[in-house]
Amino acid sequence: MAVYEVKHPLIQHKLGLMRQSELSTKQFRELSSEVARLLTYEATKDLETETITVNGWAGPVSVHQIKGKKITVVPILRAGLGMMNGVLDMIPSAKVSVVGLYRDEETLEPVAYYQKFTSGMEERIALIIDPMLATGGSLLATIEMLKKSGCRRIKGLFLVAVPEGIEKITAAHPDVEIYVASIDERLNEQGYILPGLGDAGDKIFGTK
Ligand SMILES: O=P(O)(O)OC[C@H]1O[C@H](OP(=O)(O)OP(=O)(O)O)[C@H](O)[C@@H]1O
Ligand SMILES: O=c1cc[nH]c(=O)[nH]1
Ligand SMILES: [Mg+2]
Repeated sequence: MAVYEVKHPLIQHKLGLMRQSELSTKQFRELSSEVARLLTYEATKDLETETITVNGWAGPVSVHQIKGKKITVVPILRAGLGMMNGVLDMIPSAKVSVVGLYRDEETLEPVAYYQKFTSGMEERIALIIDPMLATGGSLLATIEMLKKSGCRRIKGLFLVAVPEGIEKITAAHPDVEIYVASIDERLNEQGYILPGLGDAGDKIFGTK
């Protein structure tokens, strides 16, 4: 499985700002979107293009356009919505397929409560978005839902991950690509990433 920790200075700077405890909901939301935009740029670098001819100002001109498979963005509710505007800024025509999952606070197991996929999943590249990849349970459940729907090409975009979550996905789904702004150190006893960002859903939605 390909795991890309995207160490671009803009990403590192923005993620550094996100780690500050005093951020407002507005600031955290804006930074989530901005980092998501940059991760999307990186995660789409291998999309195939084809050459077409258009009418330019001085006559016909050859240009590139993205070929074939279309993209569906897959936010994992709730916190994944915090990255969606950034991704859609870059891929405005992408269809959105939503997965609703929350992590049981005691068992840390994902609990599924919603699924609504767009049509033609077999033909699409799925870009899963979620700020946190912790135990990996939520991502694993999402990948299984996507594969069941026929989706064959899956990438995941995360702000922060930990090695044990990444390893869980690597072992089960070596074909899935992961793009992450930072691979952090470890999980604490409650399953939160250290140093991490805290509870990303609460920060994006302003809940406690
Ligand atoms: O890798 P895991 O151990 O599964 O943890 C990661 C999940 O936990 C968070 O969601 P949460 O359950 O807090 O739901 P929320 O987005 O509704 O707040 C996060 O946004 C991921 O979806
Ligand atoms: O650190 C973590 C882990 C899971 N979910 C979060 O919101 N934060
Ligand atoms: Mg949460």
